[in-house]
Formats: sequence, C-alpha cells, structure tokens
Amino acid sequence: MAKPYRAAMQRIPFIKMHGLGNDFVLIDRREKVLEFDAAFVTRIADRHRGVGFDQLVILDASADADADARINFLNSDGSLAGACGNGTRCAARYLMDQSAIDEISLASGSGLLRAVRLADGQIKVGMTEPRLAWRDIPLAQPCDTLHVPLRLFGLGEPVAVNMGNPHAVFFVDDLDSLDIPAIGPTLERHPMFPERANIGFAQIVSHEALRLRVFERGAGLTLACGSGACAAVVAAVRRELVGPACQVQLDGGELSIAWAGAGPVFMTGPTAYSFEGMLVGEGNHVDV
Ligand SMILES: N[C@H](CCC[C@H](N)C(=O)O)C(=O)O
Repeated sequence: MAKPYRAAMQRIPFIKMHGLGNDFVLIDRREKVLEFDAAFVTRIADRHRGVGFDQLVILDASADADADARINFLNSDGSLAGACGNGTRCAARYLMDQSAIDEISLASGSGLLRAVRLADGQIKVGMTEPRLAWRDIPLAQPCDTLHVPLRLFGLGEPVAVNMGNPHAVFFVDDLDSLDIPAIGPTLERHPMFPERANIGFAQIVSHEALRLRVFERGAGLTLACGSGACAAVVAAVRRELVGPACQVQLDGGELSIAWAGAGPVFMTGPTAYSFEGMLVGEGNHVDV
C-alpha cells in the first residue's frame, strides 16, 4: 500500500529577495500557521540541497497595534539573529508592494522599526538606537567599547556596537590584504563575545565614505550586512573618522547610513526580488 505521503505533505510558499547580494528566503506566515524547526532552516539554507540564503526572514501577524507585521530572522546555521538591516528593508519592500503603500512599521526583537519607500525606490529604515555599554553588546568583561582589549591577527582593538545584534568593528588600512574567511570564525567565536559577534572590517575612504566587509555571525562572509554597515558608521563616528552621513561600500553595493551621534541609525539602499517558489515536504522536514 502506498505511504500516505501526500496527506502529511506541507507546502510552504516563499519569496527569494536580496539587498546588495545579502540574500533572504522570506516566508509570510501572517495568514497561515506554518511550523518548521532548526533542521528545516539549515536544510533550506543549503545552497546545493536547498534554496540558499544568508538569513531566513519570517513575517507573522503582529499583536502590537502599531505594527503592520512582526519580523524575525534566522541565520543560515539555524541561529536566531536579533536584527538584520537588509532583511528588514526587503521585508518592508515586500509588505509595501502587497498593500501598495510607501510606509510600514515592523515589530522586531530590537523594537519597532519604521521603513519608507523613497521617490527613487530605495528603502530607508530607522534601525534602533545603538547600545554601547559592554554589558549590552554583550562582552565578557567590563571595558571601554571604543577600544575592546582584543589583539589578534595583527589587528588593532575593535569598537563594539549592539544594533539589536552584537558587532565588533576593526578599522584596517588595507581591507584587501585580509583573509577574512580564515580569521572570521576565530573572531566570531572569541570568548570576549558570549553571544558570538558579527565581525566587521572597515577601511576609511574619506570623511563621508568607508569600505566594509563583514563576517556575519551564523552566516559567514556575506556580500553586504546592513546592521554591520550601521555598526561600522557608529564606530567610525565615535572614533571621529567620519561625519554623521556616510556611504558604506560593501562587496555587493552601497548603503547610505546616517547617525547623528545619538538616537536611531538610518539606513537607505536598494532591494530586489529574485524569484518565488514552494518548499514541499512532510511536517517540519521539508524536501526542497
Ligand atoms: N545580514 C544582516 C545581518 C544579520 C545578522 C546576523 N548574522 C546576526 O546577528 O546573527 C543585516 O543586513 O543586518
């Protein structure tokens, strides 16, 4: 007798999007309860056996009346990401397109995020105010987050910033001379960072521009990291290396970041749809 496979089969529609090549599988659960576990997430993240993504973006209906939806992010290794700037911009674009509106509010783990569509189509999001106390990064020991006492691989002391997720930013003279895939894992998992950290390497270009590459917690080196771009500008403003408006040049393109030295960080940049599809399988163990 045939196995009653189809009866148990779950079908999960998804949309693939990216912001500067930082890519996402977006699952909209606002109208339908869809359940999946960490094994499912890592399987879908697999770029050969699955769809492939840096972060999975999950949209849920929000209990908060001020928010149009609730947003959560999972890294490709299955871990939770407290914030994701490019994923926020992509989800905001998707929700705005669905309702033909140009402004949206999203409830996230780091607070309420507001996003707007600008006249040129770029999406601008107000990220949360950066947290700068060592406990809030979090770091393993009390220290000045402007000079975290960590000296490795010939790098200077990093600046630590929490953008809803932990970041350490190293300023370097020559970004191209660094073997980031080789040094990234050690830094991401250094005992100084009890919740691991996103590791940014920034090279100052001018008072209004910097180049950045980020080895992301739970995802490795990506083409762009939105919260990393915010963290790098916050770090550079604190070190008086750039002004309050700064272009961040990432491998996948450019983000405009603005931070007045206090309050929220604003991030503006492009978003793009790649394709849509259907994840198909039994229960939580979905065959792609
Ligand atoms: N790509 C994301 C960052 C994901 C952060 C994640 N790697 C973590 O904090 O664990 C961004 O655009 O901000």
